[in-house]
Amino acid sequence: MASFRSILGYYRAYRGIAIASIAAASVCELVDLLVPYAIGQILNLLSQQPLDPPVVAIAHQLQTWTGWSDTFSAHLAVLGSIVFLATVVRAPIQPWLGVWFHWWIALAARRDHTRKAIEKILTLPLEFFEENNPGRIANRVSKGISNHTWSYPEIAGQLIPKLVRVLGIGVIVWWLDWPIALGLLISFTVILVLTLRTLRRIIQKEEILDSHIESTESRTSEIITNIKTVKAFATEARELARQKQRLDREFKMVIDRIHRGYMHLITWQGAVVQFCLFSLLGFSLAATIAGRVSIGHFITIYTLASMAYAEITPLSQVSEVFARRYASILRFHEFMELPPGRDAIDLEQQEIPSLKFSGKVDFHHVWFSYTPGRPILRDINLLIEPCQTVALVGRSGSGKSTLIKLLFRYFQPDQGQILIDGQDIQTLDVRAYRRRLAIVHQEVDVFNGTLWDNLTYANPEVSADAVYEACAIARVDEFVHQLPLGYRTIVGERGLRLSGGQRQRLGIARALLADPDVLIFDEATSSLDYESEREIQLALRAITGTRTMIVIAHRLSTVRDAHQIVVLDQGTIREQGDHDTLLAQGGLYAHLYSIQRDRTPAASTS
Ligand SMILES: Nc1ncnc2c1ncn2[C@@H]1O[C@H](COP(=O)(O)OP(=O)(O)OP(=O)(O)O)[C@@H](O)[C@H]1O
Repeated sequence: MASFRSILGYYRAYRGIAIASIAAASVCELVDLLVPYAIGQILNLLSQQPLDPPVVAIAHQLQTWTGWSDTFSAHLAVLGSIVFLATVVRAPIQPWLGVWFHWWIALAARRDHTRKAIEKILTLPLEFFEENNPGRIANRVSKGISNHTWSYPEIAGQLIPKLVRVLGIGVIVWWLDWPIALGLLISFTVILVLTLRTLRRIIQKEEILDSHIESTESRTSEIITNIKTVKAFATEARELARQKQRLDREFKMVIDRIHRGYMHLITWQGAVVQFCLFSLLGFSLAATIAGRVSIGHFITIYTLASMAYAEITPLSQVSEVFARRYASILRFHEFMELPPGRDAIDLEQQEIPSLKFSGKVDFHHVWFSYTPGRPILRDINLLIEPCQTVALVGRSGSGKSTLIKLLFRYFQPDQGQILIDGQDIQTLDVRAYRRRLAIVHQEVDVFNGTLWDNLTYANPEVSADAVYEACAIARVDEFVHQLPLGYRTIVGERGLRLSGGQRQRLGIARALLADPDVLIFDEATSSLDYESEREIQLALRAITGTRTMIVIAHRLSTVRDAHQIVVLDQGTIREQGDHDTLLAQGGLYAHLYSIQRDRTPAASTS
């Protein structure tokens, strides 16, 4: 469970430097307080009132060292030097002792934790991404890190040093006249607490507003994503009206509850601060007239008190902003504390053992369920001989993709084993093992980059000839000439958008270039037109028998040539054999095949 400790832990690597820089910033704030004190003492000197013993002692020491006989000048020199040091000397040093390190730490921590967040993303189990929207995950990480980055300099450079400054003011005023200091500290604390309580109420309203804004923004992004459907059903006006209603509700809330709340806060806070300052003026004046404090101390007290009250607004603002960011920072830490998937690889591992298989795959009494008690695969026994082509067919939801997920070790069987060349896949180095597999999904992922980069994603070292050969098999070469820069054309998010069929051809070529021992096609040709699909089927015949191939297909006409066709039904293997055997059996396969043959023009003509 993420907590305030997790937030502190974010800066653990920089603990020493953080403590030193916060201490330095606090000392600078205290040094600044010497100015009103020295000015007060100068006033005393000019009005021939007694000076404080420390000032007298330092001036005396100065006179002893220098042999200076003029006491007035010695006192003036000491006080002038204090002012000079506390202003002219401090001003250029302070940013390098404070601001420089505060931002250095914030930015260095951002670099470290962004890397850790990427590590986390790469090691989380696949089901996390199936359950969570990518936009939300990215937003949670980036918002958490940016809020950390902005908050650190504010807390380390403002909140803590300013609190030390106020405490320092309290101590100095206490030394000069404790009853006034007591009044100052009590009034300061009361105003600060009341301000924070008011701010908490406003923040609660802001949180409600944030959730309204989030749903408005999420609807806007849905409109963008589904713009084709919006236009096709001509619902633009309805969408606009709904968004307008939401925006009006947000505006009303901002003005009536939040903005008005801030206005009330500023109003009473200003009035109370000025009243306290005025009362303090009265008390310190009375003490001066009574002879309890000197004129110099009177000036010092009044100036320091004004400085303390002036800190209420920045202190409360920094606290308020941090409180507002707190929830999103905690959400980031909760994300970072998620346990890695069981299949998570060791990202630090440099040496990856090299594996090579003949491609014999054996599912041995495999049981699997996503949720306990609801088995998706039941007692699967399937032996795939090296270089065989096996088709997995069956109704939607029968467990075909799940079987492949288990083969990739994204999940672990509840019971049973999956063996490759007789070795349990769980015992193998996961990265080395996965490198011997390749899959072409129905939806092929395209990274922002050139077509060439995308083709060689799994194997950047591959030779140009191998790329051309794979592209010829997958029919990529047929469309590459139409691209403006051929293989160097930028494709993907910020480049040229490939059609569904082109993406699938790219996916097939990419998988071939990984030179796997087991090649899996998960509905890989479903976006292609019948003619292209047929051509790719023919081209893939060239590699049939060179490696094990597992093909998931709904269009049964595409897997007629497979050595084995495995019919899955509700998580069990219902039938198994080649096309002719299964047709002759007259079971589920024959039933599905006959339905498709009657409905599919290509199949009926083939
Ligand atoms: N991450 C998951 N969590 C829970 N249940 C899941 C998950 N993924 C799949 N399922 C369920 O497991 C069952 C089998 O799904 P699977 O995707 O393996 O079927 P399939 O045969 O590949 O289907 P299709 O042909 O439609 O792709 C389905 O009932 C599905 O709802």
